[in-house]
Amino acid sequence: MSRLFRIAIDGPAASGKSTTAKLVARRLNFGYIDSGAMYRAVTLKCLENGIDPTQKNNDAKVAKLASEASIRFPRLGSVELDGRDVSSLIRSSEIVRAIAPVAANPSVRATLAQQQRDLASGATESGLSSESQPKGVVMDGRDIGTVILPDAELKVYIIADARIRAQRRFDELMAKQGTAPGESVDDIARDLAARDLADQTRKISPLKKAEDAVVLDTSNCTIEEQVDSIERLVHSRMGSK
Ligand SMILES: Nc1ncnc2c1ncn2[C@@H]1O[C@H](COP(=O)(O)OP(=O)(O)O)[C@@H](O)[C@H]1O
Ligand SMILES: Nc1ccn([C@H]2C[C@H](O)[C@@H](COP(=O)(O)OP(=O)(O)O)O2)c(=O)n1
Repeated sequence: MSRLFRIAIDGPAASGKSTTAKLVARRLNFGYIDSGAMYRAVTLKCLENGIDPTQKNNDAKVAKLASEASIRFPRLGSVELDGRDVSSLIRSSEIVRAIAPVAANPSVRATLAQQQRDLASGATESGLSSESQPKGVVMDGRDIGTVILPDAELKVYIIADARIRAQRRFDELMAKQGTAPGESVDDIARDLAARDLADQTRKISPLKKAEDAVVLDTSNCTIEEQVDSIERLVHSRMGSK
């Protein structure tokens, strides 16, 4: 089997990674692996089993649940935990509040890193969301270009102004719920800032730009423009291989 073309997309919360990654995958018929969804799914599994990851003495229990979790991406943008579709459940604010210690747990990271590399190499074919055998994969997260796929064919680091990111998340919640969310744009901005800080300062696999990543600032871009930029980069790198 020839090696897949791997696109690593990293960046802070709500910068546009998953929206862009999903659309790039659809256009190029690549698989899409949402690594953040894997951390969210493990957090959900903990909460559903009565284990609060924010309690320090629960680290070993969190690691055990992560090792027992079966996480799959059966279709583009959908996530299954232990055979059940959890695509919506993992987006709640309860998950966001409990996720930092899950993401900072070295055993959890080791478990998910192995699964992410297997998915990106095509070793776990059922996990890829592209319909026919894909030529490549897009994976987004925080440490994809730096730790998970350090030799990815293309690395993109997506950023956007903090206020714009908070407004976009607010609009997204409003569209989903059909009414203004319980949180204001300011509340969301605070949550994003706290999560970025936790992601950038944790000891293991912190969020940072890989030296060879292309920076894409989406503050003043349309979604279409973001996707076009990445598609152009893929074509130029595929052509020059
Ligand atoms: N260029 C853009 N213009 C407007 N909204 C955008 C743009 N890029 C992304 N969004 C919206 O911003 C929100 C956050 O994007 P998302 O892809 O979920 O970010 P991330 O995966 O980085 O957390 C989503 O509602 C998405 O539709
Ligand atoms: N590769 C990754 C992906 C996500 N994480 C952690 C850190 C993030 O705050 C959470 C949630 O990630 P996700 O990409 O779903 O979050 P946002 O869509 O940006 O709100 O998971 C991580 O530590 N490493």
